[in-house]
Amino acid sequence: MSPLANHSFWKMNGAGNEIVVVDLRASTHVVTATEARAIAADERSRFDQMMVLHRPRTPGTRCYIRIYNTDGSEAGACGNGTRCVAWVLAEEDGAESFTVETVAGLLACRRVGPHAFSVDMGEPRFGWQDIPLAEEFRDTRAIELQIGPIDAPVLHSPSVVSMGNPHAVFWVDDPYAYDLPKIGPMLENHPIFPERANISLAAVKTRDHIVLWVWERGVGITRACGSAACAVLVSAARTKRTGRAATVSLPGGDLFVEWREDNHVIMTGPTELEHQGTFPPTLFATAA
Ligand SMILES: N[C@@H](CCC[C@H](N)C(=O)O)C(=O)O
Repeated sequence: MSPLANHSFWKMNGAGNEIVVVDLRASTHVVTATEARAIAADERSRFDQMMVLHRPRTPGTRCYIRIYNTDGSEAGACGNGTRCVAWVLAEEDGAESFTVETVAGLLACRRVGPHAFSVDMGEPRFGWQDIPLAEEFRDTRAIELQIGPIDAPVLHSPSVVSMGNPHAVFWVDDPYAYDLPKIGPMLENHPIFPERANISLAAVKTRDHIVLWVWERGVGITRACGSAACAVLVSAARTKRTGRAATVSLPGGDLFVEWREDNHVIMTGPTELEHQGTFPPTLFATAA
């Protein structure tokens, strides 16, 4: 029987991004891809990302977090999920600021309201091997990639950046004018992205306001993606489309992102607890 049977979880959302938080700090169990898919398939615990807390690896941090996508793959970053974890930790002992760790590094979290948190998402990386891309591009402000007819591409010239996970940003006038559910999987799995990529369609409305629609790697369309909001702001500022801070509006709500002069990207937004529950043992009858 899986150690997850009858284990408790929090079903939350961060600006509409569906998040499940599971605390395994008292266990050595590492969730398998099969278990993650079984949890995601259940209506009460469905998630875009599941954030699994493990005991800390680095002194001074509250926990080590593994991040799972709906398809059971693991991700290096999840901004909305990290805010949800921050809420759980803050409720635990009333701490207003603390640090957590993911495979991408240490993330400082700070409570800025009863249900709002800021997360230091770290430094963006632009090297083609860091994103990663399959081949060298010297200038990742716009790489050569297009879909559609060669003389009339539907989408072309994305900015690419790693925020601990790979992002491609296509600049458009209206994100919702595109069939992202159809285009997203093609771009996510394009051979230029050896580890696949999160795909953003972004419209710069003013120097401090961006409208964003995201196809997430390993998930599909989501109502918000925090690391994508960071990737888009950094890419917009780098190409002089905006300044270094902006509100990013997604279908599920607004996130505020600032690319500080010390190169760290700070993302601020809401968290919401939907319900708490326990995993029915039947979920794991076939999952190993
Ligand atoms: N929703 C997340 C990003 C989730 C990870 C992504 N699907 C990946 O595989 O990289 C966020 O809020 O950042």
